[in-house]
Amino acid sequence: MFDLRKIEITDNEVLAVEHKFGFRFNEGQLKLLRYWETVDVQACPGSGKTTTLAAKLMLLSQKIPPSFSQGICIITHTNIAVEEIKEKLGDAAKFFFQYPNHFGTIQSFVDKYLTIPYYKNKYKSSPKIVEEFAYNDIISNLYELVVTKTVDFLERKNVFLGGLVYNRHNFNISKNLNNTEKFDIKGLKPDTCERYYKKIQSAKEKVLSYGYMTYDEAYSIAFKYIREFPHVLDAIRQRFPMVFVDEMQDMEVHQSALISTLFGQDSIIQKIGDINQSIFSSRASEDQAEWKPVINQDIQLRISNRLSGNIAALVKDICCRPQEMTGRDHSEIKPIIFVYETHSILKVKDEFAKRVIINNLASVGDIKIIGSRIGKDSKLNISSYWPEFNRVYQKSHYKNLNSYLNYLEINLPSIQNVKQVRLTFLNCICECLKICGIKNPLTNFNFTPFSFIKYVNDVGHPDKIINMDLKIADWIIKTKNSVSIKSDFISLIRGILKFFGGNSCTELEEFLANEDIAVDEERPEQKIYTFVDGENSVDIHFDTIHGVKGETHSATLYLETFTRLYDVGGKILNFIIADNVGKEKLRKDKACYKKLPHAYVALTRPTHLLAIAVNKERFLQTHLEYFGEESNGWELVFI
Ligand SMILES: Nc1ncnc2c1ncn2[C@@H]1O[C@H](COP(=O)(O)OP(=O)(O)OP(=O)(O)O)[C@@H](O)[C@H]1O
Repeated sequence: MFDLRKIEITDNEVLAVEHKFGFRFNEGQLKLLRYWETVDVQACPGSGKTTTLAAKLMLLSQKIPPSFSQGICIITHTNIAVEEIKEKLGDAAKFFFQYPNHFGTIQSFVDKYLTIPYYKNKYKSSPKIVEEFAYNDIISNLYELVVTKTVDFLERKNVFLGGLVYNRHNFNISKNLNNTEKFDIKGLKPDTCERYYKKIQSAKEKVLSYGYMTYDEAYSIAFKYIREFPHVLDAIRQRFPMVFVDEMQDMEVHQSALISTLFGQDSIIQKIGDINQSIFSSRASEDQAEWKPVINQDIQLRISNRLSGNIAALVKDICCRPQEMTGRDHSEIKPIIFVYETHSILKVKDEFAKRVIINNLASVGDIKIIGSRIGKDSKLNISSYWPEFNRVYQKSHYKNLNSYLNYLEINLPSIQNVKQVRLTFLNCICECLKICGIKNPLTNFNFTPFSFIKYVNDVGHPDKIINMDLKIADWIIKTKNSVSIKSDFISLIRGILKFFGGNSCTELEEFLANEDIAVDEERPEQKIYTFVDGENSVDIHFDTIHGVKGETHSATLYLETFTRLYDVGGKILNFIIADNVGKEKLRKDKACYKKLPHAYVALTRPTHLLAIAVNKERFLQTHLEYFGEESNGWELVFI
């Protein structure tokens, strides 16, 4: 019988794969390619995690005989990772997308093998797994709930209905998926609390019976399935004797817990990741599982095929858990610290571009300028360095109420979807709030249609949304019949301003009264800055740090931005100049600890040139002394 653990890979087979990839595998990679037992692989940046996994799968697909009836399971955290591996696999990818194999995200695995089958069996229909905002809209608009006044009461007690989830442990309703306790309301007697719990339970049950659940709740259902029918585990383990998990560091608590529950002692499970590059979670940090790999010293990837030796040496400790990392050959180019003054910020990209040209790097690989914060606000963000940066395509923008209404009047006959009309009205409302300087009090950001609905549901009352939806329905009919809705809309705006305790302003009055039809041009995506210097030119991509995770560049400039604090000047430079004891202390500083993974991902992208930009106001004497000292390995450039 074919035994996965006994697969042998010959030198010639390795050679053939090396030929496809165009390079020789290093010792660590070769060991991993030939290892078929359960293992956690902690791998440093650029060590070839994705590449080695793809190579291993390629070899595996050639070894598995047609008679083998079991499947190989490959789980990633994101679809981007699926695509990346698929691309590297080339023709061999087909094999893993075919029955009985599974190749996809953890969410797709859970939905396909647990949540959907359980739901279909119980409710005899297919579920609709939706994101939190959509779920909140659905449950908040349930008419039955509104009349019970429960929502109203809960909101006064700061309990957000859309945030209450079936927990994964016992399917009680909790404030967090990972809790075991039922949610409670501070200051209420247990009996009264139980009464409200029952009402919410019946509402959530109804919503579930209509088919709706959040992505997180799909996991709670999966766990419920396993509790009620433990033999499902046998079936899954039997089907998938070998499992590969990529991006293990990004798995959240419930995802890691499910992976551990699903695959048992007899499964071969190889988890690959880098604990220091865990930047994915957009939620509170406690939801992020800290993957604690069980280190097998023999099977680790410690050589970066990306970073030059001097970059690797300088950045290897700028992380939460220092690890061994050896770079490729030594490069002559020292990493640079660009210290700019507020008035010279726009020159930063050009000075970086000049270095790219001097070092002939444009033809070597991508050139990127990256930072943590995007946005058009006054806080330091990527656009502060290049105002034309526009990460996403921006639709046309109507200059006043009349232009919005005119758009609707002209287009209404051809608009099929009421949602689109609602969105236009919501955009107009958000625009009015922005003009009056009214921001979301919870985040201090301008409202978007989504955050507006969520806030009004959360802090206000769902009745308000229902009333607004009724008005919108009425306006659609009126607009179709050429009856003006302008005054109705203006009174709605005044009501909303009152709700937020805000006042109108001259600019808003002009926006509401102006009769001209005027539309700002749509703004296409603008992510590439072209620097031209005489006969030389270089294209530089601007992006977020999230956006370049997993990428390799020939030159990377990491920009200082502001999110709660200045990342580079506020924390990272202090961390770089600290000795080992100082670094350990700084790792205990929560704010610093949180900034480290972003910095680490940013600093470990380039093969040749690494640069950091910081404002002179935050470049302290201690920084000057450290980075000015040649033997510390950096070049200091004032702009
Ligand atoms: N043995 C090798 N020799 C030369 N180049 C290699 C080797 N292994 C991988 N590479 C190259 O190194 C680069 C980084 O590889 P890969 O993207 O697989 O690393 P990674 O560990 O997934 O990166 P990250 O940590 O950023 O996610 C790629 O350009 C890849 O082609």
